[in-house]
Formats: sequence, structure tokens, C-alpha cells
Amino acid sequence: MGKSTSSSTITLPKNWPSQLPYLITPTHSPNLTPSNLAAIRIPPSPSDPLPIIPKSYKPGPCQSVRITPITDPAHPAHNQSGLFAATNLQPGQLILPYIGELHSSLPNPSYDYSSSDYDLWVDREGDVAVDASRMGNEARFVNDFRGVPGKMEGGKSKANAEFKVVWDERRKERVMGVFVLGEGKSGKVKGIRKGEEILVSYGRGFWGERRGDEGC
Ligand SMILES: C[S@@+](CC[C@H](N)C(=O)[O-])C[C@H]1O[C@@H](n2cnc3c(N)ncnc32)[C@H](O)[C@@H]1O
Repeated sequence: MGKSTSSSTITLPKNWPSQLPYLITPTHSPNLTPSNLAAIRIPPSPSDPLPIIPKSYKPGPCQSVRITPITDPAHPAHNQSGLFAATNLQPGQLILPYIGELHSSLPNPSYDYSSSDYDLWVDREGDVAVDASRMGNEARFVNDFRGVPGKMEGGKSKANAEFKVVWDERRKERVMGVFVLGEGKSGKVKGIRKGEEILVSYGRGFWGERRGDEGC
């Protein structure tokens, strides 16, 4: 299946929802201001270092991941989808950028971003977030580790990945990326093996807000 973009035709990732636009670059919400954009265009510096997406990074579907329907009834996102490793992934490596609509907290008459479950801060001080509810790339399918059956003690899973801000050398902009967790102090995280689900922590606040309490 192909999708026309302004510059080329790309093949959509397998299991990409047909009703959702697939993005290879972020779009801008009407509520994004020049000062929001200026904030994410401040390059990294020795006092503010960032990982880098190099100019050579190929846009479009990521060969390291697969969007996969969740068929296990014991999985809390049963009947939804998740993102799985299609190759072995090394500790600390960038898996893919999180692409969506860049927006601010100013009102947008056509959409209420505050109700989205696909929204991440890129720069809180600069009031810039990225929302992949209405359009995006494979990264929007990353689930939270909580309650996911796994091989850890008690049949549980742990987070094996994280969201981090990264400097995109192609766009000269700060964007959000999904990274394999580093080795950590325990040295226990050994990357993500082919076939494993990529799981992050959305943070306690995410689940607290959804239960209507202060956190867990
Ligand atoms: C960013 S989306 C993740 C992709 C989503 N599973 C899908 O197919 O579109 C976030 C949503 O996934 C579901 N989800 C992710 N992790 C979960 C978990 N550990 N427990 C329950 N629901 C989860 C929730 O419905 C949440 O609002």
C-alpha cells in the first residue's frame, strides 16, 4: 500500500490504521507560535547536551519495529496494538523519533489536546508538545509496561525503553525519541530482543489522571 507525500510515495508500515495519516515529518498545529518554534530550535550545547538524530537518518517506516495487534487477553491493551522489536536493539540506542502534531497549550478550536493519550512534552518551558492521536508514526503504538505479562518475577514486564528529547540534525529541531533503556546502575538491562514488546513508563501521573486521583 502506498501513500503520497509532497515529495515521494512511501510504503506504509504493516498494520498502520488506514484511517490515520502516516507522518514522516511533524505537522504544526495552528496554535503553535513563532516563540514555541524558537524554543525547540535552540541547538544543544555543552551545558545542555542532547542525543542526535544524524542527517543520514532515513525518514519513513522504521525497519527495527513492528506494529502488532495485541491478541493476549491477559495484556491490558488487549484488542489494541503495541510496538515490537523486529531486530535486536542495543542498550541506549535510538529506536525511532516520535512524530505527530507539534502544538502549544493555547486553545485550538478544532481539537482538545488535553484529552489525548498520545501527547508528550517536547519542551515544557517553551510550551511545545507533540501529539500523535490524529496522525503520527509507529512510535504512537508504544505501550506502558504496567500490567503487561512478561518473564520477570511474578510474570510481569518492566520498562525496556524510554522517551527522551533528541536533537534532529535534519530539521535542526528538538523532537521526542523512543530509546532503548541504557544499562543503568544495575547493568541488568540488556537491550531489547527481536520479538519483544517495546515498553516505556508513561509515568504515574498518566494513570493517576485517568483514575481521577493524585497518582499511585
Ligand atoms: C499511546 S497509546 C499506546 C498504543 C495503543 N495501545 C494503541 O493501539 O493505539 C496509549 C493507550 O494505550 C493503552 N495502554 C498502553 N499501555 C497500557 C497499559 N499498560 N495498561 C492499559 N492500557 C494501556 C491505553 O488505552 C492508553 O490510553
